[in-house]
Formats: sequence, structure tokens, C-alpha cells
Amino acid sequence: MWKFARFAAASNAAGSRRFSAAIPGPCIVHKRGADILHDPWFNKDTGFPLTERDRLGLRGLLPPRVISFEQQYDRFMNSFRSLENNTQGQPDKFVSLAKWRILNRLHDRNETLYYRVLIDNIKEFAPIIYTPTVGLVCQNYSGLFRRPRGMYFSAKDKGEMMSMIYNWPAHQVDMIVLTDGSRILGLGDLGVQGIGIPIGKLDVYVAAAGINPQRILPVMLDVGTNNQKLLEDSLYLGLRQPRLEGEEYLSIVDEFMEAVHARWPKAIVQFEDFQMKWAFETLERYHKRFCMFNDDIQGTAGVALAGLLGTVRAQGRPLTDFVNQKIVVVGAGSAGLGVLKMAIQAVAKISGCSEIAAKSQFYLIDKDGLVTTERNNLAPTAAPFAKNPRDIEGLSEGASIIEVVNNVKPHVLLGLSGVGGIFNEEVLKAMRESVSTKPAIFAMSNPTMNAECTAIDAYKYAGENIVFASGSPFENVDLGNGKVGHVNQANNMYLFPGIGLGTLLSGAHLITDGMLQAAAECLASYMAEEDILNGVLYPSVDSIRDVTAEVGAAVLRAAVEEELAEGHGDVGPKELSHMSKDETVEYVRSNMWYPVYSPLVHEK
Ligand SMILES: NC(=O)C1=CN([C@@H]2O[C@H](COP(=O)(O)OP(=O)(O)OC[C@H]3O[C@@H](n4cnc5c(N)ncnc54)[C@H](O)[C@@H]3O)[C@@H](O)[C@H]2O)C=CC1
Ligand SMILES: CC(=O)C(=O)O
Ligand SMILES: [Mg+2]
Repeated sequence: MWKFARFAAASNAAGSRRFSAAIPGPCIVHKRGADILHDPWFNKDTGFPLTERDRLGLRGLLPPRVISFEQQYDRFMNSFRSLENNTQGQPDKFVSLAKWRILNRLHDRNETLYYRVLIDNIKEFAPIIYTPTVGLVCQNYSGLFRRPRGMYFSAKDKGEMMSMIYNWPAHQVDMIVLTDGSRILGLGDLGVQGIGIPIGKLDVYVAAAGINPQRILPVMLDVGTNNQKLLEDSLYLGLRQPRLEGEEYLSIVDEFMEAVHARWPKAIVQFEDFQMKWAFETLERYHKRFCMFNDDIQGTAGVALAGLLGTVRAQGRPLTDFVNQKIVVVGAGSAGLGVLKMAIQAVAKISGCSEIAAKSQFYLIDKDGLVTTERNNLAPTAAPFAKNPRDIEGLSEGASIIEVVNNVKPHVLLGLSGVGGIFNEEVLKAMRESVSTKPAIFAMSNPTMNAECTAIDAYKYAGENIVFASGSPFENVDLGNGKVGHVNQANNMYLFPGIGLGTLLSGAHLITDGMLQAAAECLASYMAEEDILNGVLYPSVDSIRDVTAEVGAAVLRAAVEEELAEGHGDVGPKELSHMSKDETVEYVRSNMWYPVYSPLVHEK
């Protein structure tokens, strides 16, 4: 059942224990001397205590004074602030890349400090390591490249992957984010340059879910690119060939999945930013064989559903009213179709009606306009959501966004088209005629320049009474007279870390619809009534560890209920099944990795 209990108050738990973590246990290291200084997993820079310098052969390799973690932290933040001051007035792109560079350099040098500043300042740093700046980084990857991160499997590696996978230095991998670079955010085919996305997503995994960074693996599957500009770029770092297609393509992904499974049978693989046809095909192909999910289809669906349910509550209406909400989805790709599927299932579940009846309030628009059964070459993936012309009086096949909005007067206009500015002044003004008392506009496409509209335009043209959400962050809007138009961030970052962590701790070997639905239900019930009534549908990014603990626990409990949980580490399935809901949340929370300098002990 959909319930709306208030969960634990959202607080920045990381901030409150900034430097007061318990003394950590020792960490075994198999190297000595300069090798340690050059390994970001173990490096403490000037923070190595003198006794450790003796033990590890570091004496003389560092300046004599020991600088505490707190001092190192403050020194980094001071450098970051000076960079901000020194770049004031410079073009946004320049400033964003400069900020990314300073963070990336720390990441390359000292992971413990990097993840601590990231966790403590997640709201400020997420837009740099994740959307929108990560998009810019991918676009400029070849020029920004200094050292590799993650693994690259290319079409040229066919037949070699089973042995290549052993080139990864870590013994255990828990979480893999995999892309083929074919649809990077709304930026299209970026080929090998798309590796920035798995790196950014896994940084969010560490920050939000506390997945141990020694156990993450970003992967690029380079099967070529159809981006002509990149193919002609002499500095392009990927295969300079057109993308593999059909069976040739699938045989590469198959081989990769088998190789991962052979070395780390319990590793979870998150498919990310695959073009639609392969997103659906690979999900269908692997979801019953491997522990995997597609974030763009399934993670986005849960986040959007939580927001859609929030818009019902924001109107002061009971959830059963979800069945009467008219929702226009613009974008019939992996994300838009995933959202429709899950939202329709939720309407059917809440109202007890059939999925066929539940569809009647949803309208789907793609690049050719309103999708109806009269469409020539209607894609099989979109077919279940196509309108029968009999049911859309005044509208016809291919109707434009403005025609649909004028006719339907929807409660919600949700964009997952990747087309910036498509919710133009005319469309937004038409939303003033919405039948809702609180019309909702979700401009979910990324990065910022691909958002269907800006927050300012949404409030300016659609009115002050709207609920607004975007995939990439926007500032809240000053509406004058002390009023503020709240900006929600409707991004799958609220779910994928919890889906991964919950699955990992459950020890399940598959990720089921039930586990994903539990994640969505948990996010939907996270916000308090008074927040929702003020148009705040999602928690602040500051509380992402808290949200992730709740979501992770919900996923874990769903796995237990479905008898899929096999346990993790010392905690077996029986113990998991005996945990209360609160105990499960505590268990998940206590398994989150938190960056502190551990004493290093050398072992040959
Ligand atoms: N906020 C979030 O958490 C997420 C946002 N996204 C964003 O959603 C966007 C789409 O992602 P996918 O569905 O995977 O892409 P996709 O390429 O599979 O689908 C794009 C869809 O938009 C439609 N479209 C293109 N031009 C259009 C136009 N002028 N009018 C109406 N529809 C148009 C296409 O026909 C297609 O159906 C991207 O920008 C991505 O960054 C995706 C996943 C999560
Ligand atoms: C957020 C995300 O996954 C995307 O824009 O593709
Ligand atoms: Mg994505």
C-alpha cells in the first residue's frame, strides 16, 4: 500500500560528525614507500603520522610536518573558495570546468579527502561531478584527459574480456556503472567520452550510498561512434569506426557481462545512457540472468512517479485521485516510456482498475507529436501508450505540444525529450488553463541547456501557483514580496544509490520490479505533508545519505519478502528477515563507508 508516514528528519548527518568519527580499524596495504604516495586509495599526503612514515618507508619522502585531516580539508576548501573568487565574471563554462578540475585533481591524488569534501558539500559539488558539469566534461573529454579512470572494453577486445577483467586491481567489485556512450544525457552519441557518466554516477554512489570506492568500477564499452565530428577529430580517444549494430553489438555486451559475472558474481551492473533500442533490449536480455538494472528506464521511473504522487498531494487531494490526473509526457525514449509504464501500474494498483483503464489519463508526445495508434511505423515500445483516435476528441495523430496542452489542460506536463526550451512561452502560458489547482511542470532533461524550460520561465509564464521540478539543478526563483518559487530536482540520483546499496546488502542475485517499486514508494513517502503542500516534492540533496538509507532498506526488505535475499558478509538471510523496518534502516546506514584515514599496516 502507498503510505505517507514521515520518515526520520532529513539532516546532514555527514556534516554533524565532520571530524568525530570513531577510531577506524587498520587497513592492510601491500606496498611501501613512494608506491603508497602514488596510490590515491591509500595516500594521505602530508597527513601520514610519523610512526606510519617509519612503518611504511615514507621517511624523507614527505616534508617533515604532519598536517591533520582537518587542516587538509580546510586547505582544500580554501583553495576551492579562492578559485571561485578568482574566476568571478568569467564564462560559466570556464568556471565549471575549473571547479571540476580542482576536484578531479584531488580525486586522482587522495580519495579519502576527496570523498569527505564531496560528502560534506554534496549539494554544492553534485552539480560539478554530476549533472550539469559532467556533460561538459564528457564533451571535452579528449582535451581534459590526463589519466584513465575505470575500464575500457572495446570492440577490438572481443574474445579477450574474460582475461582482461582480471587487469582491474581490486579483488572485489560491488558496483559497476556501464555505458556505451550512445546517449549521454541529452547530448547524444559521445562515444568513449561518455566514460564521465559512469564516473560521476559512481561518485554519487560513494557520496550517497557509502559504497566503498575501492569496490566501484566505471566501465566504457566502446563499440564505435556515429558522431561524425568525433570520428574526424584526430584527438578522439575511442575507436574511430561506426557503432557496431545487431548481433555484433550484442555479442560484445554479452561477453562483457559474462566476464564480470565470472570474476565478481555478486557485482551489480547499472546500465546508463544507452540509446533507447539497446537500453530496452539489454534490460530484457539480462534482467533475469544478472544482477542489473537500467537507471534511465527504471531509476527515472521511480523518481518521476514519486514526484507525480507528490503533485496529487500538493493539490491537497487524496492519493486515490491519481487516477484522475491528466499527465502529458513529452519524450517517448527510454526515460519517458519507463515513467509511463510505472505510473500506469501505480494508477492501476491505487485505484484497483485495470492497466488499460489506467492509461486513459496519460498522453505521450515524441518528436513527431502526439503518439496515436494511427502512427505509421509505430515503435513497439511506444505502442502500449498510443492513444486511440476515438478517445481524443479534438486531437489527432501528431498533434503538437501546444495543441495537446490546450486541449487536455493537464495537471502535469513532464518533459524527457532532451530538447532544451521545448516548453516555450506559449506552452507554459497554456498551462495556466490547467484543470489542476497546482499545475506541475517537470523539465527533467539534462544537462541544464537541454531542460525543456528554465525555472524562471516556468514561474514567469505558467504562474506562481505551479510546482516545478527539473533534472539538473536550478536556483529557487524569487517571486517578489518575499515569496519564493521552489525548485525541485527530479533526478534519478534519489533512487539509484539506494537500489544499488539495498540490493548489495540483501545479497539478491536479481533486481526485481518489486524491489524497484519499493524504492519508488519509499521516496514517494519521504516528504512531510507540510513540505508537499508548499510544492517541495523531493528532499534536499543535502540529505541524500538519509534518503538513500531509507530507499536501500526498502529495497532490501522487498528482496527479503520475495525470498531473494541471500545475505551479505556475516549477515545471513535469516538475520535479515528478522530485522524490523527501523533495524533494517540502521543496518543499511551502518554499512555505509565513510572516509577517514585508517592506520595503514604493511603486509607482503
Ligand atoms: N532527470 C532524470 O533523472 C533523467 C533525465 N533524463 C533525460 O531525459 C532525456 C531523454 O532521455 P532518453 O529517454 O533516454 O532519450 P531517448 O533518446 O531515448 O528519447 C528521447 C525522446 O524524445 C523525443 N523527442 C525528440 N525531440 C522531440 C521534440 N522536439 N518534441 C517532442 N519529443 C521529442 C524523441 O522522439 C524520443 O522519443 C535526456 O535529456 C536525459 O538526460 C534521462 C534519464 C533520467
Ligand atoms: C540523470 C540521467 O540519468 C540522465 O540524464 O540520463
Ligand atoms: Mg542517465
